[in-house]
Amino acid sequence: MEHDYDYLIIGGGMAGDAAARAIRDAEPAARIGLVGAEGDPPYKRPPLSKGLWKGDETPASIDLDTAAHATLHLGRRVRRLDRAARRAGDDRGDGYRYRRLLLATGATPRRLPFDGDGRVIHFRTLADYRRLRDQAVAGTHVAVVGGGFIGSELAAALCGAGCRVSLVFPGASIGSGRYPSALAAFLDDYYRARGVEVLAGAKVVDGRAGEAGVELTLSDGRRLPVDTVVAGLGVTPDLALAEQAGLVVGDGVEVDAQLRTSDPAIWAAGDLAAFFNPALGRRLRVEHEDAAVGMGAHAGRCMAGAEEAYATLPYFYSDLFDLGYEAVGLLDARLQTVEDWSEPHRKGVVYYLDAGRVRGVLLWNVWGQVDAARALIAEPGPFVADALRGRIPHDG
Ligand SMILES: NC(=O)c1ccc[n+]([C@@H]2O[C@H](COP(=O)([O-])OP(=O)(O)OC[C@H]3O[C@@H](n4cnc5c(N)ncnc54)[C@H](O)[C@@H]3O)[C@@H](O)[C@H]2O)c1
Repeated sequence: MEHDYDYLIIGGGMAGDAAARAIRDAEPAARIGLVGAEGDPPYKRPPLSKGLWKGDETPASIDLDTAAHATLHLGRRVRRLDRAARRAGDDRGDGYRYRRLLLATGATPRRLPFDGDGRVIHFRTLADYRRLRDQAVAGTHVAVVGGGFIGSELAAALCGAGCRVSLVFPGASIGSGRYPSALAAFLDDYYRARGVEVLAGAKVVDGRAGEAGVELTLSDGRRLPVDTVVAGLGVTPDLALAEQAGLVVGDGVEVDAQLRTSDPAIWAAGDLAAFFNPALGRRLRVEHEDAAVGMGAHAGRCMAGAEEAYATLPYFYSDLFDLGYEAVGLLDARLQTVEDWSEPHRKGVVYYLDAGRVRGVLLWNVWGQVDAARALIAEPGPFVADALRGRIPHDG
């Protein structure tokens, strides 16, 4: 079947949804189509590793109701893009003509080199959440592989669901690489005190399914028999379509300030788009909800004729048991860090500096200071490390 749209959105994540809304606002009569690979309509992704486990959200409450703004074509992957004909073709033989196109295909989880007879869940989607929820009943022993965002959030969530949790990752500590080392070490202790077996410094290299579950082999030779395995090993941007279509691609699909790709009829937003951030002075690809929603909406407005420049700094947040934080800019522990604790590792601010400029701010159980952090990163400096302490108050 052939479809004809003014605006075609490829990708059914939060960026795609936000773009559909923005286009609908700007052009109420527009014909908008959205093709998504998942069977579920677009939904809020953060609750998959947070609110759905605490009962703050349900699968129904995270639905974004995108169908109110666009015609949805779900469970389909666009495989071919013919830029000259302005036509996309999906894996079920349908074709979509467009006037303007948004690429919002996101990213794909990295995979372990085995699948334990289909028992390993590489966690990314609502379908993955449903599978894990079915398997991770109270008392189940779950191996959580990866100590980044998904690993740290899911380990806490699964503990809350009454599971026995072993958290395995190659780094020195949970979130090392992002947090200063003392904070990362504090987190290891925090997780251990709540019953999580923290297995730092080890990769998972093999896994064999048995009758009862999966036996993992770690890089240090240890064996870990568990009932279920869930992995968060990072993601790689989904660039195949952009590459096939001959768009300019580096670390991601390269876009200009209006989020337009090297083809003037095609925009890109979300995990796969590499944009230049003026405050940080570099091209970035950001894999967080705030960027997906903000860039999706921005691209939608620009597709409908706006000429605004996208200059938003990365923002993200996380919940780890009863700890929580917000962060702005670059959280890279290789930068110089300045720690300012009012209560060590419970409440404080960490500043990340590079050549006298603030590049990132971690607001650890400090709320209401995101705008102050953004303003600080926009200041040219130079900053002296000690002068930063107290710069952002700990109580809003
Ligand atoms: N709060 C948030 O903003 C949030 C929450 C969840 C997910 N996300 C996003 O989802 C994406 C995926 O998250 P993620 O946690 O998978 O990525 P991540 O990059 O945060 O963490 C990847 C982890 O996997 C580990 N790892 C890699 N290979 C391994 C192996 N063989 N064995 C054991 N560990 C291994 C790494 O050392 C690291 O600890 C990211 O883009 C992230 O930004 C964000």
